[in-house]
Amino acid sequence: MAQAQPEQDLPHVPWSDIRLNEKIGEGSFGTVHIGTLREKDMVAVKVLGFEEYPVDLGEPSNLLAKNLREEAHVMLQIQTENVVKLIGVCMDKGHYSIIMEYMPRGTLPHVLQTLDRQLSWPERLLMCLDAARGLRTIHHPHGGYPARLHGHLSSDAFLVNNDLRVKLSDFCTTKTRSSINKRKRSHRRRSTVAYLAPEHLQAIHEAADYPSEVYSFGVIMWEIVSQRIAHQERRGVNESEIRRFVLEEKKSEDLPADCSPQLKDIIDKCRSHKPLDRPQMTGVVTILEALSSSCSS
Ligand SMILES: Nc1ncnc2c1ncn2[C@@H]1O[C@H](COP(=O)(O)OP(=O)(O)OP(=O)(O)O)[C@@H](O)[C@H]1O
Repeated sequence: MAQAQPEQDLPHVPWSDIRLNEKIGEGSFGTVHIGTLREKDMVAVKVLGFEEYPVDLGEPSNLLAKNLREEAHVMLQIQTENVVKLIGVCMDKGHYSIIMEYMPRGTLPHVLQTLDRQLSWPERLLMCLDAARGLRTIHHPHGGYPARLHGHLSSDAFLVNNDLRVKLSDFCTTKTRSSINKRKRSHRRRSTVAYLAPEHLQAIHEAADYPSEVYSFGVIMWEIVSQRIAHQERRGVNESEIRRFVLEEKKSEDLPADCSPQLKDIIDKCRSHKPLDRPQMTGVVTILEALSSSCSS
C-alpha cells in the first residue's frame, strides 16, 4: 500500500522529533496532546483518529488525511499574530498530525468561566480586538489568498495564551468533521445554536455566510465583555429557549451596565437582526483598535 507523502509546501515534522505528553482535548477530528518538539519547545499536537477508531494512514486518498492537509494549508496561508501558529504536519504512517503553537489557557469559554477575577476593561477590549483580528484574517486575507468563512464559529474556536492573548484556531473542514463523526458518535461538540444568526436559526441547515459569522462574533464579544457564556441558562433540550428569545422575542442578551456606549454600539451592530446592518470585520477591528487605544492610554 502506498504511503502518504509530505506536501512539498507544508513544513514536515518527523514523528521522531515529537514527544507526546498528556492529552488536553478531543475534537471530532482526533485527540489533542501537549508535546515537546525536538526535546525543546512545548507544542500542541492534534493527532488524527482515535485509539478505538484508528485512521488507515497508509492510504493517501483517505478523505481525512486529505482534509488534515487542507486544514494545515489554511493555517499556513493565514499565519498572523491572531491565528494559532502552524508549526508543521507529520505524515509518518500511524502518526498523522498537525503540530501547532500551544495555547496554555485553552479555549476562550474555558477562560471566561474559570478565571478567578474580573477582567479589566482594557483586558476585555484587547481580547475582543485579538479575536476580531483573527476573524478578519480569514474574512479579508492579505497576499491574494481567498477570503473564507470559518464555518462553525463559536467562542470554542478561540484559544488563549498565558498573557490572555486570543487567537483563532480550529480550521477543521466540515467534510472532515462529518466523516469522522460517522465513526465516532460519542464526541459531542458544544452546541453552537447560541451563536447562530436569527436568519440561520430559522433555516438551521443553511450554510454560514459573512454577515452570519459577524453575528456570531457579536455574541462572542458579548461573552468576553460580560465574562459569561451566551444563553447559559437557555441552553438545554433543543435549545428552544434560545430560539424563543431570539426569534420570537427578537432580543439580544444585555451588556453590563458599565459597558461604554461605543463598545455597546459595535456589539449591537454585529448582533443586529438585519444582516445588511452588520458591519464587516475590517470595520469592527478599526473601531476596537480606537476603543482599545483610548481605554489603555
Ligand atoms: N493549540 C492548542 N493549544 C492548546 N489547546 C488546544 C490547542 N488546540 C486544541 N486544543 C484543545 O483541544 C480541544 C480539541 O480541539 P480540536 O480543534 O481538535 O477540536 P474542537 O475544536 O473541540 O472540535 P472539532 O474538531 O469538531 O472542530 C480544544 O477544545 C482545546 O481545548
